[in-house]
Amino acid sequence: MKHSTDTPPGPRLDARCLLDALAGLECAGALYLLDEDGSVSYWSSAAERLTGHEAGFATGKPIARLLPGYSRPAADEARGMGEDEIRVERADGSTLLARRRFQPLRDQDGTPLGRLEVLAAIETVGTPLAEADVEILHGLITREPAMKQVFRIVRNVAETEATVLVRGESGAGKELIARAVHAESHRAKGPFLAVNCAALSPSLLESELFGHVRGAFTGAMRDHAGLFQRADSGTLFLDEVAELPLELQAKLLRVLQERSFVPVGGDRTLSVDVRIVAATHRSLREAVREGRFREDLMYRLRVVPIFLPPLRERRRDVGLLLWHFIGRHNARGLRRIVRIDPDAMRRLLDHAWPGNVRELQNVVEYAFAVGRGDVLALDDLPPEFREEPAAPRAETEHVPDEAERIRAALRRSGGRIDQAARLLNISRATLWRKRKKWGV
Ligand SMILES: Nc1ncnc2c1ncn2[C@@H]1O[C@H](COP(=O)(O)OP(=O)(O)OP(=O)(O)O)[C@@H](O)[C@H]1O
Repeated sequence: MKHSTDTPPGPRLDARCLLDALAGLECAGALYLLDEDGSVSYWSSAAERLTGHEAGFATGKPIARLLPGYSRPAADEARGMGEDEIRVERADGSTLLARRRFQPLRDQDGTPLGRLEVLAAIETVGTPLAEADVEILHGLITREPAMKQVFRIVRNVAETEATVLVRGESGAGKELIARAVHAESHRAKGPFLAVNCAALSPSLLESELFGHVRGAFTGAMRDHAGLFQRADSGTLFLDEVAELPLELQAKLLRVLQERSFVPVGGDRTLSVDVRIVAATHRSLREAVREGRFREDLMYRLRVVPIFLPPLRERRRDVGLLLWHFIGRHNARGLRRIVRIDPDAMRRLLDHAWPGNVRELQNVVEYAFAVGRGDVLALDDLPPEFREEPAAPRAETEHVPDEAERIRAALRRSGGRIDQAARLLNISRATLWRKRKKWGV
């Protein structure tokens, strides 16, 4: 075949094509390219498999953020070709010990352009559970600095008698925090009792909290000791305190101020020694503004406010908690998961987790119920992880949409409409309407 002289036949290969071919030849390792500033500019499929991060996600990210634990080759070595060992964290939170070969890249004038690196696994050092940066506090587990700060506050405040208000989304661990405050305090040997202020009618809640005397109302056949009395010398956890009816708020304020109250229908004041830990998923300040909550009570309750970050803002905890719950199920022996498929892991990391840790716990339970084998695969995840387009990345402050919230509530309630509506704080009829609207 004859070529025209003014358009010489150059190779029809572009740089990516070449890189893919080169990466394919690097069968013993995972190849990637970094810019001068350490951001990923090329990520091979072997790098995807080794680290669990897909190319689309990895490209453009600083490698040190993508792979926690990553360090640059030592300065003098980095000028030439070299080899060392690094320990980095994979997408599922497990730690990888790898041999790294590196080669600086320069243009024809010798200006540095970046670095080519190839990783070969020496071993996966197990799940994140054994890592040194994991902290555990009475059943709560984390490796995120924001949560560690919460743990510190819990330990410190537990030594005092201060009233604690925990703010956080549903399933984020508010009750566990309350239990931790109790367990760390000198009251640990006393009772820990909990009540959900949104779950009972005002009159039932009043007699549940403060008790009643015989004959206080129809059906009050005998004296009934309320939670305050039964929690004497211990801790009382008031969940969803923002829902406390106004008429009971005055009574609660009195207990907080005077440590005493009168049971329903009674005429005797009872004194108690109870520490209150309250929780709310929404702002008490807003409830005050709306006239639904007493301002004086808000100040009494939030002496020490603790803000529990939602799971989507603690990405490193996703892998950790996954392995934590997988470990519990593995111990039961029906299925033993030892690896998480990278595709499944990406969906899990992309998820906005409107139901927080409780939702993640349910996802693991689902995987153990429907899947088999030692790899947690995409097919083992609930349908919404497989069918829906991936939600936007959590880093960009994602607010879960309504359909997602409804799905999570239905999952949590095992499909029970009444319970799901309660979780969402809407009526049954509204839930039906919204399900129709969103096709849930
Ligand atoms: N950091 C954590 N480590 C381990 N388990 C956790 C953690 N956070 C929450 N959990 C688990 O997640 C589930 C939900 O936690 P919890 O009941 O404390 O949440 P909550 O915020 O009180 O939820 P709600 O507002 O719906 O009552 C529990 O089974 C709890 O054991």
